[in-house]
Amino acid sequence: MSYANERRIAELAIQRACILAERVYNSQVKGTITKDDKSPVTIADFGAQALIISSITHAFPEDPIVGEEDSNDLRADKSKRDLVWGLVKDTLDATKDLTGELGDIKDDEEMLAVIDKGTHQGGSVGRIWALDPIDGTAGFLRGGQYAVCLGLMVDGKVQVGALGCPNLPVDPEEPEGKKGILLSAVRGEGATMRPLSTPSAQGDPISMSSTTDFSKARFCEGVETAHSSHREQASIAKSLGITAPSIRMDSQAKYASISRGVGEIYLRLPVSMSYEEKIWDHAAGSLIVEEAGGVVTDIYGNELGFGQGRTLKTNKGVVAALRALHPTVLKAVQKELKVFKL
Ligand SMILES: Nc1ncnc2c1ncn2[C@@H]1O[C@H](COP(=O)(O)O)[C@@H](O)[C@H]1OP(=O)(O)O
Ligand SMILES: [Mg+2]
Ligand SMILES: [Mg+2]
Ligand SMILES: [Mg+2]
Repeated sequence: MSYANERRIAELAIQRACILAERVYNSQVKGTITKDDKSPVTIADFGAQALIISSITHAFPEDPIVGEEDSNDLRADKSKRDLVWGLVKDTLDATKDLTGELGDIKDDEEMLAVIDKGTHQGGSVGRIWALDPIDGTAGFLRGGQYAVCLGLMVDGKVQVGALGCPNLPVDPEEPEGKKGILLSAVRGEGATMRPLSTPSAQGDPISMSSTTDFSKARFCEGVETAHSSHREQASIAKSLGITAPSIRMDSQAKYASISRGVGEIYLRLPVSMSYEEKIWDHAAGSLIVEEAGGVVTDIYGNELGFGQGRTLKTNKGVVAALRALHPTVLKAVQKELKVFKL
């Protein structure tokens, strides 16, 4: 089965959404709302979800979508809705060359309906897209890393993934140089990367760093201490003999980083055993890491189960590493957390 068309549409949809996200990132007006779970959502999250769902629906009308956001807050606040619609409309106008392949949204009512097409409950049967329109909203707000993330699952397994990372440098050797990369992967076909600014270019193959010496290895972790346990991650790094300081960044930019050799390990150790990771926070990034030569499991060593609904119900935490390092890293994680495979 070829997924060339799905990969292309996913890349272009992310490209268009990143243009919207960057407009908001560079503007004073973020329109931030605090959701019921206390996490922030901005006009960029709503706008990007509208643009990406509309793109998928245009290209693959039958496919269901599990998206992070819904339109309730916008329906309750006309000024916020107008702000998001203005943003979506401006982005559509500025990217007319993509309308043929990605379609259009005619008015604000249609935009709200499109956002709500992301309410699918997920599952293990057939094709289902998983969308995080802005991952790392906290990073987005503080001027750090964020990612626009889209994955296609087929019968509960991720087959296509694409990540837009507008704030990662194109050349990791030049951290202050040109920014914005787009990574994608199809299962069995490898992972590629290209600058976000070159829509029609073919991506270059990427692979993880081949460093197997822990004294030279680097590990990535999130910025938010409420999302993963820095203390335990530091203790594991020490037990492995890692001496370099952790590379901290928000969002699936961590998966993107290790996929292209910036860091060898990504640890996301649970802070609370009741939190269920969301499928949209891992679908694209985990496939890209696997296709770049890595292994991604939870702290039990189980593969991430994407076919069980909107969350990774049976998993806890994430351990991602170069294939050759993963067994040793997992052993260190399990020793630190005193967990045994269930
Ligand atoms: N308690 C938690 N544990 C792990 N991840 C969380 C927790 N609460 C929120 N998140 C998710 O972490 C992601 C950001 O990860 P990172 O810290 O690596 O940048 C967000 O998508 C956020 O989801 P959400 O925005 O749906 O609340
Ligand atoms: Mg997220
Ligand atoms: Mg999000
Ligand atoms: Mg969120």
